[in-house]
Amino acid sequence: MTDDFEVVIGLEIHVQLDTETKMFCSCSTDYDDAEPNTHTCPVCLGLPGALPVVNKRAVEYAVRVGKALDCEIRDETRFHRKNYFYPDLPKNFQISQYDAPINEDGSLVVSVEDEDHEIRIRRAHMEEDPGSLVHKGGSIERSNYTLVDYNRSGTPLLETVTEPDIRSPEEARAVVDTLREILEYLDVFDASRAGALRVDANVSISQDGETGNRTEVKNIGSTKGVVRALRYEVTRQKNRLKRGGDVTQETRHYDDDRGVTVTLREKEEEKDYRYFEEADIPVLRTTEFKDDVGVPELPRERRDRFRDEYGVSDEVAEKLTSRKTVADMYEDVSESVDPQLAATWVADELLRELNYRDADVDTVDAQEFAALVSLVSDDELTDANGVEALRAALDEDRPPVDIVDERDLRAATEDETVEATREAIEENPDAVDDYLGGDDGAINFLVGQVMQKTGGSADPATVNEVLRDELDGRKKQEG
Ligand SMILES: Nc1ncnc2c1ncn2[C@@H]1O[C@H](COP(=O)(O)OP(=O)(O)OP(=O)(O)O)[C@@H](O)[C@H]1O
Ligand SMILES: [Mg+2]
Ligand SMILES: [Mg+2]
Repeated sequence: MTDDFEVVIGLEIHVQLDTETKMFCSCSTDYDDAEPNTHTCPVCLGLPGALPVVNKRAVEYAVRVGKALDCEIRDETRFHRKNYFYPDLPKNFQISQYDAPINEDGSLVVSVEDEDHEIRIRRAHMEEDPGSLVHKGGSIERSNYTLVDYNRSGTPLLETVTEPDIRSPEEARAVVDTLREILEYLDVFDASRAGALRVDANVSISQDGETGNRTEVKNIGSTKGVVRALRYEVTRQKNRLKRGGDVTQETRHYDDDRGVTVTLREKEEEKDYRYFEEADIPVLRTTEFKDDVGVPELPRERRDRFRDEYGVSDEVAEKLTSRKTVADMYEDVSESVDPQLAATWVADELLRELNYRDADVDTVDAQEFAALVSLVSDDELTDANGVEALRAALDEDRPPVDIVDERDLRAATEDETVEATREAIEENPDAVDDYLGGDDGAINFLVGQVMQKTGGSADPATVNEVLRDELDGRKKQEG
């Protein structure tokens, strides 16, 4: 036995498609603040005799994703019943896709530590979300009883399945993040919605080229969870193998609180699901509309364009484009100010302040923010006062330029600066003497005085210059 382990990971990433109605009925998907079991009908409750009707918008969204992932989009796609018994599934089967999924054979390029890796996409198929189980008294392991809410039941899901091409937990995170960015650009997914993205992470260790058994960690709700669960699972499996043991093929549960995975059940096999064709839904032909489904500029393309068009660095371009809303904001701002300055203000100042407040870029009006950056660009506002105005604007939810006016933050004019400088000289004869006597450091004290007089609105470098001019003039007069 050697220590020559290779980590093999494949992901199944389920996302809710952001449609107004459910996958097979017209119940609203806007149930987040609703009472349990109020967004239901005979179809999504799975009552006998109820007939599903496919949501056209969901299919269009699925095609959009398929195109963005370079998949082949089937001309004819079919739905199947995937049978299993669980209380979140009132019909005892989930309508899913089996041997004729809408999207197949695609790819996704992710970058990990500045290196591009291509991950093959096996398929991205449509299905319906089950209801949600509410484990009373905490987690699935500890609660005494469970309630079920069918509001979620029937929400459109797209399951993207990668080939086992992923080699580390960090790369798995990059895959999930990259896919999420793309989905946001495609406008098919609401990332802010709790539980809208769930990952099943499959992992095995091959040793000396021999494939090991895989475990599947189900239902991980966040990218952070994906990394933690996989790191735990990789270590657990390696330790077993090192001790000469075996990894059991099984389904595991990720406990987010404890950061561990625990056995849930033996991995079901395909035959356990007794897949059979959903006879209530006819074969779906995509030929008539699939060519009309357009794909907008995607994060990678936009990043490359930002680099070429605006001359920003790779790193900044990445920061600006990872979220569509941020990229849009940047382009709005750089219409009126220098793109480099706009990049600094969006990628550094704005994102930092938003991050600090746990706020979303959506809450910022691009025109109002651009007006602030314009003032800085025209030297009418110092950087520091610009940041002060931005902070107050975010805290008080007001236009930043209003704050600038209210607090009188505008940069001092040349005349104001000269006047404040003369005052400072009059009021501080000792410092003046020190400077004239050769103590150059005394100038810093005087600069500080002028800054105080102008309420921080003068530019320190200009003040320094004006002070030297004035004082050197006196030196000559005296001398
Ligand atoms: N040896 C392996 N190690 C790690 N991952 C693997 C390995 N073999 C396959 N996988 C991954 O397992 C996943 C299989 O997903 P798929 O949905 O096809 O089947 P399933 O997990 O059996 O079914 P279900 O949808 O019920 O979970 C893919 O992401 C694939 O890349
Ligand atoms: Mg699957
Ligand atoms: Mg699976």
